[in-house]
Amino acid sequence: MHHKFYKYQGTGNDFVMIDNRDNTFSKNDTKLINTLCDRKFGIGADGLILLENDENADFRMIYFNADGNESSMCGNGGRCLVAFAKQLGIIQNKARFIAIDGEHEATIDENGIVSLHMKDVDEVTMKDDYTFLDTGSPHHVTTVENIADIDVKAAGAAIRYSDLYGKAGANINFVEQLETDKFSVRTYERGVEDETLSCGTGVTAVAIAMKVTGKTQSNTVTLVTQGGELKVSFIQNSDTNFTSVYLTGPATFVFKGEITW
Ligand SMILES: N[C@@H](CCC[C@H](N)C(=O)O)C(=O)O
Repeated sequence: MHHKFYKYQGTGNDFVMIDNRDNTFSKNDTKLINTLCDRKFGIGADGLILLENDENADFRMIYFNADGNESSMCGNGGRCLVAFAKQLGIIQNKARFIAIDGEHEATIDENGIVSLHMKDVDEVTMKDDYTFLDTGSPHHVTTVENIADIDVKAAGAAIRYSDLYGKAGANINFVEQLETDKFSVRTYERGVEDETLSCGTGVTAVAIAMKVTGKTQSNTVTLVTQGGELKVSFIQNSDTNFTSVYLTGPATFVFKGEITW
């Protein structure tokens, strides 16, 4: 089999994109997806995303982590998929698509900045040493000092595999406040089982967690990741109810090629 692929990155969170509107990609082949994402034996990426047809929307997003397994929502991947849909000529400057967590709307400007409407949040668990919430994917948020010195892979894995999250696990975010409405974030992603340079659902969770815990008073928060800056804005309706949640930042085409398997 042959297939064209496109490589995209959103603040350093990188993805193999495949136009699967003809349904010819072997999406149940976990080993194939894992190998395509492998940085030594394949193209190299944090995840692989299929763009498929949907009867009631511009397209459908199917997301796989680098381990080859289909997973929950990917915010940076969703932003990159909007840029990919524009490159394919499916959309112009706005999109409506279906992902595993439901319908999403997005806009893309002439500089490739994508603003993605994320799912509403109505449950936030606050503990003494962490906050947990689901922004399309499950996120553990913990504040730290000297974030640059954290061994994110080791510390993240210890929490991800702890009894707290059981077999399903969670993504683990470490946060340090930089200004009243600006935070530095480093994320351990399940399914990649390592630190990624940025995580869209992760920074969304961090922004909301920082608002809920009173670290910021702002409804627009800047998140500095290892791969660049993202903005999250929202409307807070009650202590733990957030709507109109938007994740905004760059989504960039890197290269394209062809795979044979
Ligand atoms: N990088 C993503 C999150 C991808 C999903 C995550 N690894 C999981 O399985 O929960 C993002 O940008 O949101």
